[in-house]
Amino acid sequence: MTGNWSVDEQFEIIRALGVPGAFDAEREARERIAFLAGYLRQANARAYVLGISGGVDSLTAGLLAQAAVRALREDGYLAQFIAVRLPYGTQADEAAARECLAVINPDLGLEANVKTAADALFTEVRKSAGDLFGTARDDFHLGNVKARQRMIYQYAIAGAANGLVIGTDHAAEALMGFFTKHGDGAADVVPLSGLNKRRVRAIATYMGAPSDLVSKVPTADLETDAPLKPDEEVYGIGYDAIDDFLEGKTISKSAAERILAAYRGSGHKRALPIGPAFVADPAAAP
Ligand SMILES: Nc1ncnc2c1ncn2[C@@H]1O[C@H](COP(=O)(O)OP(=O)(O)OC[C@H]2O[C@@H]([n+]3cccc(C(=O)O)c3)[C@H](O)[C@@H]2O)[C@@H](O)[C@H]1O
Ligand SMILES: Nc1ncnc2c1ncn2[C@@H]1O[C@H](COP(=O)(O)OP(=O)(O)OP(=O)(O)O)[C@@H](O)[C@H]1O
Ligand SMILES: [Mg+2]
Repeated sequence: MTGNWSVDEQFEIIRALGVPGAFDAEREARERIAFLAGYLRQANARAYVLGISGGVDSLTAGLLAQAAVRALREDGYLAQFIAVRLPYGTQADEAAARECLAVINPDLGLEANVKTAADALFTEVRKSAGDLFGTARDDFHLGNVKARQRMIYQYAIAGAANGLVIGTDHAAEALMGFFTKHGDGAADVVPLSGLNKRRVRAIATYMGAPSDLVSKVPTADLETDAPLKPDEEVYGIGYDAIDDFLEGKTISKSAAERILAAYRGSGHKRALPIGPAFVADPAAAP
């Protein structure tokens, strides 16, 4: 026991997030491509839909999805990968997003700007609930609206194309609860689940992604007032510590405490909506 956490809790979290002990990029890529191909076919769906931001998570998921639909087509099953660009106004790292698209080379590329819808909704929210807003956190709340507008767009496309929405959540973000509930956290399949950040990067490298995109500084990029704010600045610790934690390594007490506080406070984001406990009444059985 160190401070208010134990190694047992660390390993319980590693198990809960499905992080395997051993890692081999080639095997992980192959199995995750096979998973995506198999799931699309058994769902009788015809497309995967994914937002491409310029970050390494969507780059990696996009490379896996494009490989999966290519394999399905070679097997005679009609399927496509639809990559979507969803900037809010002008995106500071637009060039990286373009580079990702060029690397993935998706079957279909779509683009829509979420600024009009996000701003319109947020203006109405503020107008109707003004007393609750007008704080320094307004920009933060608008950030979650942006993430949810991206979700709405992707589900509209999936509905029209008989497709499934890909989410890019992985173990490092799941651990920190670092996603918008029902925003980027909403998806049908999560092909990066169980991976920490350095393993996501290793798969991207294995899949042939250039090093500038693989090592790009991770950013949620949701705050208008702080474009490209690094995730690590928000966490107050680095992905290296988070990744080490998920690999069962010993990390500093202060980093472990930050991680555990984030994990313990975000359980609701990793679970289905909760209701009152249902207790079966044997007398009511037919
Ligand atoms: N105990 C509880 N049980 C059930 N539900 C609970 C709850 N506590 C809050 N909630 C609900 O959850 C809501 C808060 O969750 P949420 O709306 O997600 O909001 P929140 O967790 O406050 O903010 C999202 C965070 O994720 C980051 N993010 C978002 C999107 C993408 C990325 C990225 O890496 O790209 C990062 C973003 O920068 C921000 O720090 C509350 O408003 C409430 O509705
Ligand atoms: N501007 C955007 N255009 C399209 N999709 C986006 C955009 N911003 C975020 N997304 C979607 O939301 C997901 C979550 O963002 P997140 O920042 O966690 O991942 P990333 O940008 O792919 O990688 P990184 O975490 O390294 O920045 C992205 O993977 C992508 O699918
Ligand atoms: Mg990002």
